[in-house]
Amino acid sequence: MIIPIPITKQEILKIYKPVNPVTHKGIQGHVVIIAGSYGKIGAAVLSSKAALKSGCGLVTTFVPKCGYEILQMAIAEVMVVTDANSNFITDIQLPVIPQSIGIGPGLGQEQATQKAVFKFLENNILPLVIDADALNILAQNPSWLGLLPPNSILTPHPKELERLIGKWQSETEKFENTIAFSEKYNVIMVMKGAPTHIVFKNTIYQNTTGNAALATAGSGDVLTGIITSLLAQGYEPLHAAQLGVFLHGLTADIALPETGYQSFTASDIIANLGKAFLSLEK
Ligand SMILES: NC(=O)C1=CN([C@@H]2O[C@H](COP(=O)(O)OP(=O)(O)OC[C@H]3O[C@@H](n4cnc5c(N)ncnc54)[C@H](OP(=O)(O)O)[C@@H]3O)[C@@H](O)[C@H]2O)[C@@H](O)CC1
Ligand SMILES: Nc1ncnc2c1ncn2[C@@H]1O[C@H](COP(=O)(O)OP(=O)(O)O)[C@@H](O)[C@H]1O
Ligand SMILES: [Mg+2]
Repeated sequence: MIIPIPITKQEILKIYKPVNPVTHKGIQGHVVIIAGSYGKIGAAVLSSKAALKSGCGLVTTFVPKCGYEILQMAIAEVMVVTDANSNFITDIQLPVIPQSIGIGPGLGQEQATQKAVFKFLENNILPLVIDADALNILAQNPSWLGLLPPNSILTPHPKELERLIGKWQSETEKFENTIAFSEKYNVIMVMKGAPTHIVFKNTIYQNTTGNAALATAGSGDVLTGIITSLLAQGYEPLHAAQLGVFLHGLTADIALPETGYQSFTASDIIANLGKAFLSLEK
């Protein structure tokens, strides 16, 4: 069994880049979030807001038509582009060229959405974060994994991981199979859990922040937004994944004395991102 390397504050401070005083929104990075379906537009809202609150300059969110007003009303700062279809995504046409794309939260797995994901992957060369239903769609169509740009970041929870790599008999086997998967497809695996591990080539990193307050709807959707935002700001993919999971967990550690485990929600992750970033400035 390979011993994981802890993702500590000391390591994170080596990665963290303070914001340049003369930057502007045009160079802070443009994120595209492709997410949502009828009843799960909240996932697109959470990812998009988390991206904005993690330092990128612009966010454009691509949703089915039913998400248009919800997003425009929920987040004034986000630009919204819609699919031709009402309740789920069928054809991903982006009017902008962003620095990174997060795809999957709340997407659903309709046949037309699967085809749209295939067409998107066939043409895409931009850095990607792949989560939730985009992972489930890849698990159903493993030959499409070859279309991912090198060092794409995949963020499965344990069930999504199992759909991708198959069942495991032991923790050792889980890590061995995840390393083999990461090497085969040249991707970074963020194995979400308690704690979260990151697998990059044959190295395993273990996050040191976070607590059970994160066991709440939408907390993974928020992580997708955070990591996609860091990627857009020029962090290399492994660093975006490491800093992303560290900050995400830190918000729960910061909020816990006020919210307790029970009343912490995914929105509290977003609300505490500022304090998490500030703790890196000290
Ligand atoms: N507001 C919105 O719009 C929201 C929208 N959302 C969107 O919904 C879609 C479906 O996503 P999903 O993750 O809920 O469903 P799914 O992939 O079947 O996994 C569930 C099963 O996985 C397991 N499992 C999960 N975590 C585990 C762990 N830590 N440790 C161990 N097991 C774990 C567990 O399996 P069990 O243990 O029950 O066998 C559980 O039953 C997706 O698009 C997502 O983005 C959500 O984000 C919510 C907010
Ligand atoms: N007990 C726990 N301790 C630490 N982190 C947790 C715990 N439970 C869940 N998390 C974190 O919360 C997030 C859950 O992601 P996910 O299952 O995709 O949620 P959702 O799909 O509802 O957004 C992951 O980042 C995971 O590591
Ligand atoms: Mg999820």
